[in-house]
Amino acid sequence: MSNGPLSTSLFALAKKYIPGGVNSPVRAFRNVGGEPFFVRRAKGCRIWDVDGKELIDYVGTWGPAILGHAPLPVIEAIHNAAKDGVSFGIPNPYEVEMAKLICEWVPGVEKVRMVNSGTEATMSCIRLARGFTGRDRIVKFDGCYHGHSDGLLVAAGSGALTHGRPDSAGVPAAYADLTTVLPYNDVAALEECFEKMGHEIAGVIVESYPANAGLILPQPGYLAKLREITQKHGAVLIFDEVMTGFRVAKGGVQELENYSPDLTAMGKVIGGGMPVGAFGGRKDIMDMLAPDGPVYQAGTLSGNPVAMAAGLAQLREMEKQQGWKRLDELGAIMEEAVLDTLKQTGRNYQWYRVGSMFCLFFTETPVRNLTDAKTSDLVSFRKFFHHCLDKGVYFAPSQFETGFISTAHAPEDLARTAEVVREALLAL
Ligand SMILES: Cc1ncc(COP(=O)(O)O)c(C=O)c1O
Ligand SMILES: N[C@H](C=O)CCC(=O)O
Repeated sequence: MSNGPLSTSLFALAKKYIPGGVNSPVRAFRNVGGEPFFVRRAKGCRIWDVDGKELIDYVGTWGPAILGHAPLPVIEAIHNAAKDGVSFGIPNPYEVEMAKLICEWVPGVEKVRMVNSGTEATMSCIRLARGFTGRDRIVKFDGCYHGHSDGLLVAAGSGALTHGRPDSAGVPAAYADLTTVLPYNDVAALEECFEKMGHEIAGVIVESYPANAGLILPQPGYLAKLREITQKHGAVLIFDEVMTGFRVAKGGVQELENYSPDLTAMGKVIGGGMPVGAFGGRKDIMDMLAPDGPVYQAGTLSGNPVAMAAGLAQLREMEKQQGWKRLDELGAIMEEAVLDTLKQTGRNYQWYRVGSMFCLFFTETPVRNLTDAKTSDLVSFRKFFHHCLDKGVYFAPSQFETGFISTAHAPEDLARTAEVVREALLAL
């Protein structure tokens, strides 16, 4: 799509003052070509760009907008909280309510601390795992993205993968060397790694359902194996539920799959669109944190009252609406339409979905890990993306991201989307 004049001039100005013109690389459209559009307004499942173009949105601010954009209960909660002050730097009642809710909803969390982003949440889990075990080595999986802290920007997914920089410059080799990368869904590789260096491993961090290289689901028994092997070797198992937490189920993947990790990183949905993150887990590990224990972690704006009020309103509204059931129904409607379209268009592309999260890989190879995901035909994806955008449907501007449905997507929106997807596939 060629953008309207306002987006075009804003991007020209942005590039002058902001590196690459964006505040997060995934927004730059580099992988699909063209330029990002600028958003004026978003409501429900729709966004409007500054030139007045209307789009059905499946990015949902990269996950947080589970009720759609600007849901009334969240907006009212933000107004009400802000009237009493936007930050105190002293404990406030909202953060206690949020902590209690998280501990009640997420099976593996007995105590929790709030932070301001998913990056801070995973970074703090790693420090805590190291402090608790007295070991240094971390294991992560190829294509999993855990934010942009140094030791986790190794073989990373999301924008790092999209832009061909899975290992970032600026990370000291001595530090990156403490991160061991394994292929996801490969039990033999996991066993070999623990056999060789189990005594050195502080923790294993995994996106509970990897969703930053497209959406990849665990093979039966894989999460059980992770739980068993970490327990056996005294390593801390960290589920990164920044994306899946409170989205695939009230209690995240750990509720769906019935495996509790030792620590959980959270974010996105719990902030109702405000900047937020959280990490929590076993009481004995969490009690290692300052001021009770020796592992330091802090934040000027952590537990911010406006962010807490927004997140609480969003979570309560989801519970009131039985939102997770609705999202699964909407996801099933979309799935049926896409599978039907693939059949009609003779494409054997790989479709994966869990509840409201989905990905269509432009490959005929089943996707179980990053190597499989990389067999995707990126040229066709790029054409598909732009066709959909032209016709008013916005998917993430990269094959290596996941789509999100919100409770504000009506069946008619999904039907219109299916029509556009069919046209786009036929036009390839
Ligand atoms: C699974 C996962 N972990 C961590 C992060 C980092 O979160 P944030 O962008 O809020 O720092 C993200 C998203 O960016 C994510 O998808
Ligand atoms: N895939 C990322 C998070 O889930 C995209 C968000 C970002 O990095 O801006």
